[in-house]
Amino acid sequence: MLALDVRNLNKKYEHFQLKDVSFQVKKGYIMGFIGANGAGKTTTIKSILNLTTIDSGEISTLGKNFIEHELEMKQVIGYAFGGVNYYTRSKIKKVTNVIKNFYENWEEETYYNYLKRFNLDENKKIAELSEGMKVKYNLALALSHGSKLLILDEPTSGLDPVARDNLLELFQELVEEGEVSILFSTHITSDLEKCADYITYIHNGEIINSSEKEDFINTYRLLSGDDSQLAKVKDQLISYKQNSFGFTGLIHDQDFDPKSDINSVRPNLEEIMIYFSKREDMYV
Ligand SMILES: Nc1ncnc2c1ncn2[C@@H]1O[C@H](COP(=O)(O)OP(=O)(O)OP(=O)(O)O)[C@@H](O)[C@H]1O
Repeated sequence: MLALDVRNLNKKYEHFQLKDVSFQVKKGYIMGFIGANGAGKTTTIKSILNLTTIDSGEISTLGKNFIEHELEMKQVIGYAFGGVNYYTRSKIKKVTNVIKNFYENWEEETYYNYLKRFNLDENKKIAELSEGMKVKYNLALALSHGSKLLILDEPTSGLDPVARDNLLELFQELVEEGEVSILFSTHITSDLEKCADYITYIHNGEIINSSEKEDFINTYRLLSGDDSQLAKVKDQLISYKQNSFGFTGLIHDQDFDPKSDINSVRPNLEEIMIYFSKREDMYV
């Protein structure tokens, strides 16, 4: 079953548009949603959750059309955009007492376990929390009402490396049983290398690739060589950089001749993003 099915989503702002965005998240897996600043990650996530109107497209969550079953779906979807930034003069305790009333399946014990795990003191006021603590508090709320699908926008930004690593471990624990699925956006690609099963890459409002992580990386090759070798592959490269030693460039695996004498390695996610961004700089 699909936990999330986004089909042909279109949404236009004055200077930006999502163009036919489609991707799927399988039940029980972690999908990393990557893209540079302004690529359209937050707009896609807001569109999925009907927090902004879309021009066209269809969104299904946990097998049901989201808009037709919005209230029911919001009970079983945990979502978080960065940290909590409301009721800032109230204590955590008070804010939770308001929020938990929205959820039929609020799990008090789970919630207290997360407060403990995240080292959050419920007597602290929201305004007294660091940015990372606000993110953790938001996650504690999202995780405490029996969510089957977590949609998290940049959940790791603002967290220190240790807290990030702990959170990634928690994500893996959550999907282990196969009941919970996670979509999380980030531009910290190393987080995804650690824990995502699938990757969806958005660039300028368009999905460039959405596939299982290994397949995603295997779609590309990073080449390096001298100027005469560059001349042979230049037209096939997604983009390239030149320096005094020669060039490095990204190519689709299918466009690369494995018998060629050009040195080739598997790129990492960051390199893939960098060379796609460079493509615009080269051809505008
Ligand atoms: N309400 C809005 N009205 C007009 N344009 C908007 C609006 N919200 C976002 N945009 C534009 O849409 C584009 C995509 O923004 P979005 O926030 O979806 O990107 P993102 O991938 O989440 O970026 P980041 O990693 O920086 O958070 C940007 O150019 C932004 O300026």
